[in-house]
Amino acid sequence: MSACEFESLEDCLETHLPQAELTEVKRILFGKETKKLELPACAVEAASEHDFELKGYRFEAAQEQLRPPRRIRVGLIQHRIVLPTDAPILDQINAMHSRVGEMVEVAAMCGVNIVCFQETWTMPFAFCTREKEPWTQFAESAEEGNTTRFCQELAKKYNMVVVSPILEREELHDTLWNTAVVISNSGNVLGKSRKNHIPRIGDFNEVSGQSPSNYMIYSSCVELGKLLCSPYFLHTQSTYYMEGDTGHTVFQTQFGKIAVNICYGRHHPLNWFMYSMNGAEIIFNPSATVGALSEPMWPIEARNAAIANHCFTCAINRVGTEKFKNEFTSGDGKKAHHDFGHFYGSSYVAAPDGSRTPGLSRTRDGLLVVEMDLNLNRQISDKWSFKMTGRYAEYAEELSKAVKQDFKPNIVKE
Ligand SMILES: NC(=O)NCCC(=O)O
Repeated sequence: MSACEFESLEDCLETHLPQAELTEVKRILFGKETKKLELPACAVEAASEHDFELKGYRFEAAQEQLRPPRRIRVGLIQHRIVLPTDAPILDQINAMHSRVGEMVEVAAMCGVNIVCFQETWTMPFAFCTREKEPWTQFAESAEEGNTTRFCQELAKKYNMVVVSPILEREELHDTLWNTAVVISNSGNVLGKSRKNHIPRIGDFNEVSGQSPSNYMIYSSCVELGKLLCSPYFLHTQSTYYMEGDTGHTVFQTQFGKIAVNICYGRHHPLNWFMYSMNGAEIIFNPSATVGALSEPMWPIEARNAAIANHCFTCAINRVGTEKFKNEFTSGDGKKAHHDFGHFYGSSYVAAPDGSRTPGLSRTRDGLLVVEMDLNLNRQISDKWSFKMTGRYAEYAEELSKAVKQDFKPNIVKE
């Protein structure tokens, strides 16, 4: 069986394990069981009619005496590209709008308050090709672009916060960014969060023109002052889009404080940590990643971030295999190829108590609806106290030394 035919780990366990073992395996693998969420029949019917998977779960928190529950619902949407990668660009974007639009309608039927889409959801993940054309034409203004306008309509219509990760074109300087636009349920653009870690791994070579010493350049740039950190300076380093400059912004929405840690940022524990230090209660991780590269890491990283930071995390990955007309190589001595491999979906939500929902399918479009009581964050923080016991001042002091050129590791030798 090929990787793209394997439906999901959970399905495999359900099919093959006897009930008693299954319960234990699930407890150990997934933590405290997340209860199934009853979803309206009209939503179930619509999902089946539109041929996507619909799953619902809920995380519970203890009833408190002084605070009412803060129950909200998030929706995670994963999907494949709709048209071939060489179809006219506007047709591709419109087809994606219409696909995701029908999925958001079902999310609304399920009472979703905050919906998040996958990384650069309006386009194929074309950065692997290293070609600029026609892919940069998918970039749009975060504030004024058609995709943002489309999401604003959805947000107003369904009273839903929409997190829309796109390829952003900042028109003033024609600078490109990989950006999540956060649209309030009022329909206003609340702000944006730009991808702040950019991969240089295998076909995920999103900075192929960039020198490997970018980190050193960036660090010295910080040392030299903000002037040199302007996009004009860094622009010379980057091929597709710039390393984000929006810091670890948290967005206060009507339904809770949210942050967006885009794809490759999930490998960086300090990245999650900083969003959480700014008060994020839910951190979304819109991603695009393939099986051969990252699948064993996928169930661990966002889940660990939820545990370590006393918050909820939502990991979203696209599905399918995207084929490109021109062959490309990965700079690893292997043959040139037309595709990236299989994007394995498997979107899921993790809670601060270490439990997690089962993932969506590895092969199908899907909507995961998850109800959570945000009171759980503080309850788990009071129990485990990672924030209280962390030695942040000490780490900060040591880290500020460790990033310096003249750093000497603290190693005792005989
Ligand atoms: N989109 C993206 O940053 N992918 C990098 C590969 C990974 O982080 O799994």
